[in-house]
Amino acid sequence: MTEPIIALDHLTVSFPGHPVFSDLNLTVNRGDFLSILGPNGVGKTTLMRTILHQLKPTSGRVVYYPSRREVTVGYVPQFRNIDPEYPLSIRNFIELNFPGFRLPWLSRNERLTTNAIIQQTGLTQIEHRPLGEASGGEKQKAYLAQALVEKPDLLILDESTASLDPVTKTELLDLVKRLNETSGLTVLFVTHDIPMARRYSNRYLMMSKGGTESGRIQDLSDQQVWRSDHV
Ligand SMILES: Nc1ncnc2c1ncn2[C@@H]1O[C@H](COP(=O)(O)OP(=O)(O)OP(=O)(O)O)[C@@H](O)[C@H]1O
Repeated sequence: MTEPIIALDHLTVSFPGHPVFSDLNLTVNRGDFLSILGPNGVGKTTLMRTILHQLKPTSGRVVYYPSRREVTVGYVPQFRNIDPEYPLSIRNFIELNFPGFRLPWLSRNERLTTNAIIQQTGLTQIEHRPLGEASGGEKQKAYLAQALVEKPDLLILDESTASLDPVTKTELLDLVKRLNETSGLTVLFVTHDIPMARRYSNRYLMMSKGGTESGRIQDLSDQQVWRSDHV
């Protein structure tokens, strides 16, 4: 049975003198793996920020079911440079997301959860390395691990795999897909990688200057992809 987790209801966002998207309507169901596609600057990150309630829409709204407080959202950003001197270890960085985090007083359960996530994300060998010294792909894994600590119902991957090599990208998306299939995690996957979108998601939202289109991923045509880049 399909059960909604969020709905975009006549959603419009404009910056002063600059409309980004308008009258966007979409319902995302629990367990969906939705790819958000479209050329640079079309408004994908703006949409994610609006969904996260970091940006107030110009009109319309984002509705959470049953309510915003009852949906835990994890966010994995695009690769960002981290100060090479950043002192926290990868393990401690992941643990930061426990509510009320206070080293060294994590509970036994919190430690076990961290152990499991470190293993799932393939970080066991380097968990004690300072995050600042980790490679780009290792940092992305650490961000994903940190987002998983809160056991999110909804996970937003905002071009989080863009800077990864094909093997690491596949490892991370395989893990997310496993969580999607086994625990019903809902995923919003912002990407320019059409083959990966086709491989992992069940639905798409294609944003373009000409408007937005959505549907089942198997119905996304090469012409639509081409058109979105050329409108
Ligand atoms: N705070 C802001 N103030 C004004 N304009 C902004 C702001 N944030 C984003 N924009 C503009 O809104 C548009 C959409 O930006 P956004 O980052 O959402 O695009 P995107 O689809 O995620 O792009 P990319 O694929 O390059 O990451 C761009 O033209 C951007 O310059």
